[in-house]
Amino acid sequence: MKLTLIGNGIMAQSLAIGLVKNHEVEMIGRDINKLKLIHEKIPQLTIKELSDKEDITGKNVIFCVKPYALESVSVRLTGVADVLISILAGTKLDYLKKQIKAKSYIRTMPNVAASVQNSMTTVTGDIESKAIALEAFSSIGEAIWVNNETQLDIASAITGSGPAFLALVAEAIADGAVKVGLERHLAQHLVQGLFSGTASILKHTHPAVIKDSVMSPAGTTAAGYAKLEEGSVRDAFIKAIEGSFTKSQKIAEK
Ligand SMILES: NC(=O)C1=CN([C@@H]2O[C@H](COP(=O)(O)OP(=O)(O)OC[C@H]3O[C@@H](n4cnc5c(N)ncnc54)[C@H](OP(=O)(O)O)[C@@H]3O)[C@@H](O)[C@H]2O)C=CC1
Ligand SMILES: O=C(O)[C@@H]1CCC=N1
Repeated sequence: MKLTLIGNGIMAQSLAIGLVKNHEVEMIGRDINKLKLIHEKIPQLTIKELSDKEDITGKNVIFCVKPYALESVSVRLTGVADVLISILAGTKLDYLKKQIKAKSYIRTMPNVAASVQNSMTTVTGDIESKAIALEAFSSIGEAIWVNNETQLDIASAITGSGPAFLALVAEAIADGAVKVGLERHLAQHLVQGLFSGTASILKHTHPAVIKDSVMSPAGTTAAGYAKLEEGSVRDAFIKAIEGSFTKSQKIAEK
């Protein structure tokens, strides 16, 4: 399958690294010098400078610019794409349909782990392009079809924004270890192992069961856990997901 990425930022590059393994991939961006540098890193890519009348007729486009740049890029596109796949947070299918002409439309939410082919991606939109979209995004990790755009916006809070939320946890745990005397490099290494080990268990065990299996009566975990509850960490994470989802809905309101 031939795919055209429009945009050449963090996500476009992350997607490209995985997609080139199984697809013919073209990347279109406004800055040819940036594209040349990307081409040095990913030589299988075809690169193209965005023209003022960029013809997308017959292409499978993956649209990878920031939501605020949608209009300034879409005015430069002509023709009718076969499928328009957007990775833009919040931006609704109805709005995309007004901005870019295509035979069918898909919204997806990959995450930054696409760069290591381990993205958890959600997908929704026109059913006729479901197979193409799932096939493309399966090559950069796991791709899951969700029923509607509300579900996609909630999923975006978990998997799109989630790496930043978990990175905060990782950094804070290391900071705590440094505070009580561990060297930074060792704290960092331990946190890496903690995340990968816990992720392996989480695949087949409910979080509450993991917590109960670790927490001994009057033990060290219970003492640390109580501090998390004092700091309203659970409440903060619930609000983080809600805040992120609400922001997606606000992006949609333009
Ligand atoms: N970062 C993440 O973890 C995730 C991001 N997303 C979504 O992915 C999209 C891209 O995000 P990300 O890759 O992080 O952003 P970046 O800022 O890294 O990339 C944005 C790209 O858009 C291009 N661009 C911006 N304005 C224009 C313009 N007026 N004309 C032409 N090109 C333009 C930029 O070009 P140039 O390089 O020349 O500036 C750049 O290539 C966003 O919509 C975001 O919601 C989705 C999932 C996860
Ligand atoms: O912060 C953002 O808007 C994008 C969407 C998900 C991750 N980054």
